[in-house]
Amino acid sequence: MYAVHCMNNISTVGTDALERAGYEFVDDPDRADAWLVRSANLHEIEAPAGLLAIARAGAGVNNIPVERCAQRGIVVFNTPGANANAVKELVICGMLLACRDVIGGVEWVHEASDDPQIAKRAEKAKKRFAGCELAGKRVGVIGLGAIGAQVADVLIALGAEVMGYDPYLSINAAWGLDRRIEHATELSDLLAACDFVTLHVPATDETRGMISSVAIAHMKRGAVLLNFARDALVDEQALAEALDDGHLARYVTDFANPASANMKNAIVLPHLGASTGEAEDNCAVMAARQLRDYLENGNIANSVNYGRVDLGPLGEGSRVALFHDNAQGVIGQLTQVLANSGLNIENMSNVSRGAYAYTLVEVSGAVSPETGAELSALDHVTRVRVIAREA
Ligand SMILES: NC(=O)c1ccc[n+]([C@@H]2O[C@H](COP(=O)([O-])OP(=O)(O)OC[C@H]3O[C@@H](n4cnc5c(N)ncnc54)[C@H](O)[C@@H]3O)[C@@H](O)[C@H]2O)c1
Ligand SMILES: O=C(O)CC[C@@H](O)C(=O)O
Repeated sequence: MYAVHCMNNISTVGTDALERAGYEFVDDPDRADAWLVRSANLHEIEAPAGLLAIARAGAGVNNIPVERCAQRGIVVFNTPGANANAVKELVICGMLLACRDVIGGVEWVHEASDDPQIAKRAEKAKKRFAGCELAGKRVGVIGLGAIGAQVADVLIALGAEVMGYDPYLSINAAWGLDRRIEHATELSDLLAACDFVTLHVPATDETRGMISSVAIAHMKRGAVLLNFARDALVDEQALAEALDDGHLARYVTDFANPASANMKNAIVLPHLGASTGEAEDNCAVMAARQLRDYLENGNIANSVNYGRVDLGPLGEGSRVALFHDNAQGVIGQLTQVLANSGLNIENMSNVSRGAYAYTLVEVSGAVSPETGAELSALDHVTRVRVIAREA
């Protein structure tokens, strides 16, 4: 059976499911067939030669060297949408904390707690903490994926006007959006029009620093920026200046770092977006299920470096999983080797993503180590797995 190493604490509903299926949890990452991870930074860690998969119990994969993994035939999974509700609730909480100075008010009460005149004093002090309502405000949602779409729905229910920007939205996702979301085709239009702007995009080469000094200059004076996506999306130096000079009223972020923790008018949380029992369970269960389906059947669902393949559960035969360059002639060579070995192809699926391709073949009989070695030696082939039912 397979060995798994946890790089972070993973909810036991996920790890128990793997244990019940006979998986062994190992302390040594080098002995593992698969890693389960949350936010641990894997960029500086060399994956062992035998590592087959990394499952991220969460959405963002900027802590994982996804491309390097693809070069070695290591499948990287995430769990899309599994923690979206938890993040949505905290984003709305963050917006409400930015509307009135709730935190200042709570601190004031705490400091005055021994004063018998506190009730009278509170009535005088409260004007310092007064603010505005979300209803009637225009809120810009950047990224309308699992989290952004849910945030937009709640904001509409609260009476806000929502403007959305997401040039990469799939047609299916667009069909699911509330028709009342105003469509911004340019980021600068959204920034200029909104009282609140909330970020829900992944940290990629394209999005890093998207809230630059130029972007901030487009924003309304007194606007609020919320960042529950990743700190790398924001030029924090430019943001600190905008908060200092009052161009922006508040920054609410889930990413505590030396810059954000010392910003004036910032509400900074310790990466709590996905920290609910429900979200942790959802992510762990989904990660464990995807890992099992890949390790035991060769199927791939929700990978960020390989396309979707689903041949269903492994039957009586065996499967050959081939990781290869997205190059001409590989499938021809593969079928030739299988035919020469007397193996009949029962089912097959091939999918490519960019430069990388994955082919899963179900064959009638057992695949010998010699056939496996012959496949591994083919041009453009990175990795070969033979999957068979355990005796
Ligand atoms: N604070 C937390 O604990 C927490 C939890 C979950 C996710 N996140 C972060 O939030 C991000 C979004 O999560 P999600 O579950 O909604 O992911 P998702 O993949 O469902 O949605 C991301 C959306 O961003 C869009 N997008 C990509 N590039 C864009 C660009 N340049 N401009 C505008 N839109 C763009 C995509 O088209 C997609 O619709 C994650 O990548 C992660 O970094 C944080
Ligand atoms: O695992 C966590 O606590 C955070 C996860 C979150 O940042 C994500 O991208 O899903």
